[in-house]
Amino acid sequence: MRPLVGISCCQKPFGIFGTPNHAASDSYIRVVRGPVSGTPVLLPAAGEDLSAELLPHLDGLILTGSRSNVWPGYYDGPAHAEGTPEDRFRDDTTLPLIRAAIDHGVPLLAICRGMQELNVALGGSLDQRIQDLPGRMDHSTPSDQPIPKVRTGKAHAVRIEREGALGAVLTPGGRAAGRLAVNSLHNQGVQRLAPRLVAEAWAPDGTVEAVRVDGARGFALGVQWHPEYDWEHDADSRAIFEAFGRACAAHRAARTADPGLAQAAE
Ligand SMILES: N[C@@H](CCC(=O)NCCCC(=O)O)C(=O)O
Repeated sequence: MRPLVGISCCQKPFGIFGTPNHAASDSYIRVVRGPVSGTPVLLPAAGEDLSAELLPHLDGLILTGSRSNVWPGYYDGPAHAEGTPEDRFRDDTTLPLIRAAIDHGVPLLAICRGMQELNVALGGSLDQRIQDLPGRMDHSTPSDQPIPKVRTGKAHAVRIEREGALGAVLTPGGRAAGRLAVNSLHNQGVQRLAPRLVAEAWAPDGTVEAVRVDGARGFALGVQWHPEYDWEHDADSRAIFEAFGRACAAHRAARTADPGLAQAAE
């Protein structure tokens, strides 16, 4: 049996009546079926803490990217500018889920918004428009490029801490180089790093681009870029998901060998 990998959904209005739906990009389904070698399980943006009900049955957790942004009230930040998309239902579900997954050693891979959620869940804060800050780059989705190029194209390099948890899962070439070329589709970023997080990659303007959870029992990484868009062509993107998949498989083996482990997560 493949490991069950939870994928966070966003709550989005669909259809002519704009009724709420729960959605995640097909990119996450495909990467879980591919290099992660798992079974994807969509986790609804239910607006409540479902961790006790979900975690005993999950072997990994992917916090997905999204155009929406973490509610500033969760990090005592200023209200968003008018029109900035938010998704409180998602925040109210993912923030406690992240903390519980870390506490119970469920492997966790946080991507873009997901890394921002990880930082806020553990007590950090966010800058809301990096491009408006002095000396900082514009990390947002370029409007002058076709979407496929934006997602699989490379926007800038990131410097990697070779001896860190991310460096350990990259290809030998990626680790030796100590740098990766990545895509970039975000306005927000780490302002105050959460106490338990350790930065492991940086953009040329100092923006934190990857973090690990210090002292985590299992795989617990966040990346600000989107490796799920180019893993079929990019060996280092694929290596991240393969390492996450190995961690999920190990968690499943332990969970199924010791049912008590599952109960402990309740
Ligand atoms: N909204 C946040 C997080 C950005 C993010 O997750 N981008 C993914 C966009 C998904 C897509 O358009 O394909 C921010 O702006 O920092």
